[in-house]
Amino acid sequence: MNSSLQRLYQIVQQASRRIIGLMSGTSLDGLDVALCRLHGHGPATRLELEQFATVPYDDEVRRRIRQVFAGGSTGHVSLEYLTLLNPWIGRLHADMVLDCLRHWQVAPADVDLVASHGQTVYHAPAHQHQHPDFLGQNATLQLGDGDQLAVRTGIITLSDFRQKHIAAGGEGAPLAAYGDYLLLSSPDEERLLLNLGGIANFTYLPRAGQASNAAFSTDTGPGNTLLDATVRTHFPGLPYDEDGRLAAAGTVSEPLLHALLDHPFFAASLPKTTGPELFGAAYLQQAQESSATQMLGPEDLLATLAQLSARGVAQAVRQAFGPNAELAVYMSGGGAHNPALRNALQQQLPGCRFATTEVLGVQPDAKEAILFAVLANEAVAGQPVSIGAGRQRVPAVSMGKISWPD
Ligand SMILES: Nc1ncnc2c1ncn2[C@@H]1O[C@H](COP(=O)(O)OP(=O)(O)OP(=O)(O)O)[C@@H](O)[C@H]1O
Ligand SMILES: CC(=O)N[C@H]1[C@@H]2OC[C@@H](O2)[C@@H](O)[C@@H]1O[C@H](C)C(=O)O
Repeated sequence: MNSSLQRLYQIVQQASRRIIGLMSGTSLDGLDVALCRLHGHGPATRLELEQFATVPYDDEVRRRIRQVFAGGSTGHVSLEYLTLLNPWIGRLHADMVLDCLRHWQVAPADVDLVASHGQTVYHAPAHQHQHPDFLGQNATLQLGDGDQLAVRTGIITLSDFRQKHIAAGGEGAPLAAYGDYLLLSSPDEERLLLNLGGIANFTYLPRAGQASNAAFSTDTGPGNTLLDATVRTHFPGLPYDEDGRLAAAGTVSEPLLHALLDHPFFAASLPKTTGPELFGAAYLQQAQESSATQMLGPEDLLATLAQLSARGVAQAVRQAFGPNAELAVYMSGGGAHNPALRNALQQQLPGCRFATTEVLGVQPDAKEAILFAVLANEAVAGQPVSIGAGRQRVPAVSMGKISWPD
């Protein structure tokens, strides 16, 4: 038997597994590295987060990824550049993992698996691309080859999780439903797990044991992506609007907000996914032109964009749960640190109670990286995760491709 396969067979039989979950999202702020100890599998999964770090991307890393990210700033991408980036990101992520392990004084041999999301560079759900050659087909592309991670770290690696979801009828995202369902379902509370990353999304969890086919997750529109881009344009050197201070100094422009919300994405049925391909500079520019708000100051622009992210979430919540939704909302992602966003959300959803996932024992910044560790755990030791027999575009599948170190 292949010795790595033998090692995997042994890992599968352990009562718990030590898995590193990796996520680098649409904000391009860095690589989230979560060293997890996962006991058991399926609904019995228990998580211990042993270590967590966000290894920041420097300007050069961001520059390289932006050459292709969401189609690149010019709309033209070099196929050679894209090809070169794939193994390069894999090596970059491997070196970041090895640095973290050194810092945490954990030997790579003491880690069972790496679960790597990779860097999304393009997300093309059917409703968004409408390319005449591929009508009705969903596609998504994450770079950072898993073989590079496996060979460089010596740890068996699972990667490229989204392709199976698409093969089984999903849009390749959001995958959060699977991890949230396994880790955060409650017997006595209906929950909304709201992630405010570059793109905002939520998972709805009914009370455990009740109508489990009602669980689903959906993107709701921009989270921080337009806010960050606006800060970069108007305040060079600042990565984002820290603690929403700039937005707090501005006033919401109703005409611009109206024009931004006029996009069909917001009225489309749930669940749905999106990305910066849609919610980028062109979308904002068009809305400013149609509402004659090109002269708006940057603070007013930021106040309006924070309101837009909150309205996207609120609209999806109302669409799913009616106008007076009363849910326990647990926030995660970088936007949970932004009071401008949080306040706008509370105003929009007055019936809901807000907290962060911290109170559920899951560090809000680590939640997405943990998700991939949980998915890898299921892929090797569990069953396809079944949430409502595949309804609500949550196919019952296991996800992730396996790379051997040798
Ligand atoms: N203190 C803060 N004040 C305001 N905004 C913040 C703060 N901390 C983080 N953020 C926002 O959070 C962003 C990073 O969020 P996060 O790491 O969740 O995104 P991501 O994982 O890349 O996104 P996605 O979930 O879409 O993949 C930053 O770019 C910034 O906009
Ligand atoms: C294609 C892609 O990378 N999508 C991300 C992105 O970031 C947030 C939102 O858009 C979400 O749909 C997804 O990530 C999380 C981890 C998910 O799949 O649940």
